[in-house]
Amino acid sequence: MTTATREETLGFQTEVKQLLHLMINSLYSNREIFLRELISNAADACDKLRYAALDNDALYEGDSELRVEIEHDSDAGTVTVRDNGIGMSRDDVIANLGTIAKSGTAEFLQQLSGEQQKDANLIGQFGVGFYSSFIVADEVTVRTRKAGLAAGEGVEWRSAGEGEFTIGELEREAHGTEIVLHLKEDAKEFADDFRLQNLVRKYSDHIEVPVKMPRTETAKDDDGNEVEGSEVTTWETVNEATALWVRPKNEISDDEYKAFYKHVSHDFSDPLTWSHNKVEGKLEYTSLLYVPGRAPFDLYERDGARGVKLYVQRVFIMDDAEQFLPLYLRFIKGVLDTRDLSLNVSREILQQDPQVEKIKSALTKRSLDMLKKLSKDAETYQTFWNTFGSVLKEGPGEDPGNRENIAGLLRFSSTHTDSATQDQSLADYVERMKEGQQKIYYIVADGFNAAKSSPHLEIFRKKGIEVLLLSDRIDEWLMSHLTEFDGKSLTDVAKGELDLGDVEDEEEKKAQEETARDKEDLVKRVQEALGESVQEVKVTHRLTDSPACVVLPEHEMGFQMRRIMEAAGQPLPEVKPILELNPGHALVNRLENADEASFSDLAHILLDQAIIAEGGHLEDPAAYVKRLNGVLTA
Ligand SMILES: Nc1ncnc2c1ncn2[C@@H]1O[C@H](COP(=O)(O)OP(=O)(O)OP(=O)(O)O)[C@@H](O)[C@H]1O
Repeated sequence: MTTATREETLGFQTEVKQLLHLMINSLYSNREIFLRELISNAADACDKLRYAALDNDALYEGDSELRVEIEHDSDAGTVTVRDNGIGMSRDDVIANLGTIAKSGTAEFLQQLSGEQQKDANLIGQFGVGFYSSFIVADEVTVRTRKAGLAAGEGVEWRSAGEGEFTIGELEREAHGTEIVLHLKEDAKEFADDFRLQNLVRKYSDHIEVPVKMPRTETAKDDDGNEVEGSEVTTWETVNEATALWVRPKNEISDDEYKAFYKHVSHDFSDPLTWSHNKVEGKLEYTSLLYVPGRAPFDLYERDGARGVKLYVQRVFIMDDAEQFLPLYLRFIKGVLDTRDLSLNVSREILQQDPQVEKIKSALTKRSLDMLKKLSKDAETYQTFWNTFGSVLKEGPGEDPGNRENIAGLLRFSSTHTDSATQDQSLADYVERMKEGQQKIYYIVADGFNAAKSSPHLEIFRKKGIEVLLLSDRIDEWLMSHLTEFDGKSLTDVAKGELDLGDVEDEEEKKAQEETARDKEDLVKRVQEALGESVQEVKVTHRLTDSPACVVLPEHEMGFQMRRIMEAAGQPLPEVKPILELNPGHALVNRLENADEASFSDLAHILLDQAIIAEGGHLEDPAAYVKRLNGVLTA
């Protein structure tokens, strides 16, 4: 075998070193996945060559039968995975096998704790790819040459996975990549025909590229003895080698769907569900979409990988084609194979092609249908919701055309259960609405407990009217786009006039008006005492237990959104709250009878308390404490 020349030793990027160390420890019980990862990469490399050769079939260099080969040598304790795909140049090798280019990697690595099970899960989310070789090997050799480069531009890369790698030049006739794993003592079991074949079938049946293994036959003489020198080796295809999505649905088992998901997504765990569709007619495409069981580590990274694997007439075109699904469905993984695009389509062309918009809208509908179906299984849907719910909440804002469909998929906490688990649908709410109730009520606060204990809920609890309890960062934004469901408007109980519709009868309304007239003087005095701090003072009938609450005008940005914007450095014009007083409360009575000296202090205390109950921050907390202490010691 040719040996490498002009060798050079380089260090791994720090992140790679950390990942290798943690991965080797935590993935020990999953170690067979190394083969899946290497075959996956080899098959991708074949796909890439087929794509590149569309424009230039000289790249095949006379060898257009793309394949992956797996061999072992049990004496030497090695397993070799070889492909005749695109191969790598020296620069490619250094970039791909020495660094990790995913954004958010450093943050991700910080989350790893050294606890085996927990880390295995996290690393699974991250995807380990080529580096998983080091779970079973104490030395890995990669020989590769990029298709189209001269034979002298081959590269050999070697590493023991301990901080550095050696890279040298190699004369290599064949394009493509060969990876030789020198198995660790306790991983020698993998240098076995039967074991390897089983693993290939388990993980790589659905890959279109054939995965071949050698079979050697020796002629026998009349006495049954092997004839020396008569060995003939044939390469047998071990996997099914047809693209899974091309096969008829009823011939594909759940296990095959799951295995294919792992290939497409680089996830270790099973998907929650999938939807496989062949469409003919105006649009012609096959899609196989999956809902993962857990979130990828970069779900909230701006440039995190998302989108489907795109094929045009079975030819792989690109990974992560994000143009076919809206952002709020970025957790969906899968494959799209279409006849409606040309083979030389690029990311730029995708952005302008009108067919893409049509397919996107079809795939969006399919994804939403898939989620609707999933929602029939409450337990699995809850897993989905807990993992991706806050992403789906971006939907009504991003995709007004599907607003009602998305709204049907949303789940909330509510006073119906008073539990932090978001498991109540809007349809459930509507079904439980009281006679005469016309609106769907909700409250937004910084945290679940703040929402649940908000004074604004007092009247609702008293009358048995359900209120949705919202406390995710995105909730107020969501509600600003979701104004209606099933013909009923959604109303923030902490904004504008309280209108309980026909749940309140005429008598109650009259009594309220009377109280308001009775307290006109008090309201005026409080308004004067608080001056610029409030927009208005009113008598309220929202409250039963609390003395006061603050309310915002109906179209004003809510407190939660204001706090988020301000925290993000976005200055907002000041908005003054409306203070509402509970005329039946002892403190309000005390205020009414207070002398001039303590009236102002008490009024301020009521306002400040109402702000605190809302989860708000006081501008001058010390002044509040001083006033309160003054009243307590009086
Ligand atoms: N057999 C191969 N032929 C050509 N390029 C390869 C091969 N194996 C790996 N590579 C290159 O190395 C890169 C890194 O591989 P690695 O398996 O670490 O990550 P990945 O496959 O990109 O992503 P993931 O972490 O999701 O598996 C690949 O993206 C590819 O460019």
